[in-house]
Amino acid sequence: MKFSQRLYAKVLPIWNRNHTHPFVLQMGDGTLEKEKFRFYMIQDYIYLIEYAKVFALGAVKATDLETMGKFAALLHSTLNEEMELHRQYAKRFDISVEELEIAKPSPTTLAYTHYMLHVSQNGTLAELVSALLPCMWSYWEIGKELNQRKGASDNEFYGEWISMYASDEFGQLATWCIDLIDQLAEGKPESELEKLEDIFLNTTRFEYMFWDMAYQEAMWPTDE
Ligand SMILES: Cc1ncc(C[n+]2csc(CCO)c2C)c(N)n1
Repeated sequence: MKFSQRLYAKVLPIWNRNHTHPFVLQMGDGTLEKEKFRFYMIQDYIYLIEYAKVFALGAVKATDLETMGKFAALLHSTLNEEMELHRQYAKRFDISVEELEIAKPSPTTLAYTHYMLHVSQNGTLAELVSALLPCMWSYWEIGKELNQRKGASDNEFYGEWISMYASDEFGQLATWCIDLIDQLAEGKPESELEKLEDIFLNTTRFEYMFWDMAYQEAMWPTDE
């Protein structure tokens, strides 16, 4: 069994919960309140800035030029394609550039990004890839699932989001990451594989928490 199949089996119950989370379901049928999506977009913009740094660290830790180039390309596409979609969405949802720039991370955004950066800075390349993979893989799964629902990808608000993550282009990125973890896991002792599995499980949990945080619009418990 490929290591990625073992990871998939480990987190499948959480991924099933992602697919039935009200935030995801309501994006699919177009009933999601705009205010909730607005909250998500702002937090996700902060998330992407930190996530892009994980790709930069991937380029630092890569041991061959091809992998290094791929991480550099991913860094570029996050800053210029994925964040561009967010900037376009922000305009449509009346979020000013200033609002995006001064936004502060929620507890979940802060915990998730700090955990990913901690693993990426202190761990091996395999650990870094285990931390970033749920982000790519779970979004691809959600994109494909929502794209099958009638009319979902034509929705005037959430359609572009769905089309982007369901696209073949995005699928190729996710597949590249899945193949990379399989390569990096090859020949590793069971103790190291368990560590990779734990990291993958933790960022999978954070992905679920991110949907929940957005649905609840959960910020810090006090205003100070
Ligand atoms: C919380 C959260 N998790 C995953 C993604 C998806 N995503 C973030 S960076 C990246 C790689 C390619 O740019 C992908 C797929 C997101 N936007 N927000």
